[in-house]
Amino acid sequence: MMTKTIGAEAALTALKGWTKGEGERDEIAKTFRFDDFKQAFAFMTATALKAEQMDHHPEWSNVYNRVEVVLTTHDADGVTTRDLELAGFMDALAARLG
Ligand SMILES: C[C@H](O)[C@H](O)[C@H]1CNC2=NC(N)=NC(=O)C2=N1
Repeated sequence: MMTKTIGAEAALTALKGWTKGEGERDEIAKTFRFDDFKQAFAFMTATALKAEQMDHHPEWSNVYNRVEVVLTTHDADGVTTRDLELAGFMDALAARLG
């Protein structure tokens, strides 16, 4: 699918629970909370496989049951449809795991 730069504001209108990232860049962010570390890591494992498939990777950190995620497209210096796709995947996966 052709990647289109849409910007964080537009992406946020199509997503639930995401916010503009706190960094200087055009980015979106979300903190996912799970029951325990195993669920959080299962979420990261499945997302990692999707990221590899898409060749589009999150910037993220994990503390126990929490996964903090920032999405932006480095090659486009901003939020693109690839970030929207990966965010949607993560939301659907978290809902299934939750
Ligand atoms: C060489 C490799 O295809 C590129 O660096 C890919 C890898 N993953 C990526 N992930 C993200 N978030 N943005 C990119 O621009 C990007 N580019």
